[in-house]
Amino acid sequence: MGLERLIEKTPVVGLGAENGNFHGVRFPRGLRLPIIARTALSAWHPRIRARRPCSRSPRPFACRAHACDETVQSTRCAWACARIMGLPASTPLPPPMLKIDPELLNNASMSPHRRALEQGYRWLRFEDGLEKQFQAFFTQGHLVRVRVAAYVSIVLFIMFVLIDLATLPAYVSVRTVSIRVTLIIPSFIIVLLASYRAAWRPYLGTAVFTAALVTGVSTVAVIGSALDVGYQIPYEGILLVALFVYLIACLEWRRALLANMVTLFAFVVMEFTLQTNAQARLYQIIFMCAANGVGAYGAYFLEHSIRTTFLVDTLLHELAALDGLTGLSNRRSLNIHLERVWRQALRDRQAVAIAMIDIDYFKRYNDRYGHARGDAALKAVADVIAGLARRPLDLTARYGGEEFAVIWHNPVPGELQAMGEVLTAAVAALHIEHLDSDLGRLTVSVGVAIGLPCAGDDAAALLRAADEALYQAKHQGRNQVVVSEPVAALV
Ligand SMILES: Nc1nc2c(ncn2[C@@H]2O[C@H](COP(=O)(O)OP(=O)(O)OP(=O)(O)O)[C@@H](O)[C@H]2O)c(=O)[nH]1
Repeated sequence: MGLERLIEKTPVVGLGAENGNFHGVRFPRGLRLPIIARTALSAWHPRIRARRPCSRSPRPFACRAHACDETVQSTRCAWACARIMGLPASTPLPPPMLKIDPELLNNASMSPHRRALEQGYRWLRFEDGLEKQFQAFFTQGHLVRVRVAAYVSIVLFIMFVLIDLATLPAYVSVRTVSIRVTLIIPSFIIVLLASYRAAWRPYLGTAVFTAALVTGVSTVAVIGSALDVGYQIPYEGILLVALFVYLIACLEWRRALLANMVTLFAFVVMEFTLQTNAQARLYQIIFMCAANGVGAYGAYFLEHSIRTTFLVDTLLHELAALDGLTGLSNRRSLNIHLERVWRQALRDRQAVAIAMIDIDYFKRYNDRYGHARGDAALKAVADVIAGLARRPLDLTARYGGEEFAVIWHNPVPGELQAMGEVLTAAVAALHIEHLDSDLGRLTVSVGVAIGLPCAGDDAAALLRAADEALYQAKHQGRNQVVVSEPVAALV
């Protein structure tokens, strides 16, 4: 079949289709074409060239391709087609090489992590808050590798010093050795110190960057200082330094690129100033540029994968620990956290309190207003409850259905009733209409239990006590707080 016929036979499904097809053109199933060919076909398609508006999306290329099983390619293609056809491309470029399971994205709540995965990070940069988190993840994750790289560098440069002393004439080695000993080796010692001292840790990235810069420029100085006295020493060391900085030093790509570009610039200047052999100069500069190209390419993909791992890791953690509707912790996380807080409180001889919260007459609410509004009400109540956890060891969770729980670590026993009442008042103040409830609006009942953990006790007794208090609050007429008797010795 000729190309024209193939193009004619491929049906148009609308620009920016959201229905699982390739943007612009539905390609025959199983037809595997490189992205460039798909882009070209999409752009050539007569009906696309006629700029027919999409039947589903009011703006061509405006839709997200999250439902598409070719998310990455199709969005990229939409972008490329838009460029070819002079249309605005409203879909940002997604990550260029790693395909993320759409299931994972669809199930995760909308967060900066999910947004970054959907929109991509071609320039290896996230939005501000997320970038900070990533930096912490990157530094922590590479601590051991940075240390190993620093140790290896120190050993290597001591070895180079010995080789210089053994093989170079004294008038050359005095220059090369002094550069290596006074500049390069100390810069790696500083990296080692920064990796070991907690107070210096925030500056570890800067220390590695400085060491990379110092090593690169100093190595150029080593070669130049030898050339200056008419002695040609192997220049391959500078290639090794470039690749080391890109791939082993655990530097972010941008910083590695910057350090190497400065080094490359210094190298080119040195070659034009001191190298008298024009052919050697040409080869050395070409090899240096090639090493930078290879290193920068490898380092880019390495960092891109690390960024993807960071995002996917966080999303998976979120999916396992959080409730999808409300964003509060799920019951599993609550149980794990309760055990932890209980052990901590046992060690510190401090109290733990649990509040169980249940929306009143929620079945009737669902029956009257529908499940969708029920979900929205659950979310609104959850947002109020989320404000109840103020200390690091406090936790708010969706216990199940329309029931929530709060863990308070070391609360003041006399304030529990008031804390519960603040919550009931805040939910009532949401003014969510509930005509089948006594107050005409949505309310909650709260049961609170407090206990001082004793050896042999378990946290389940506290949960049961809070549940009984909640039952009592319901029994007494709802929209109220009942604080139970302390489970063990009261604080
Ligand atoms: N919309 C929505 N409803 C839910 C969800 N989970 C549980 N429910 C509903 O919550 C209701 C709970 O009803 P019940 O346990 O009978 O309690 P209730 O009607 O609140 O009555 P009381 O607790 O005695 O005041 C049920 O109708 C469930 O279908 C959810 O995720 N979304």
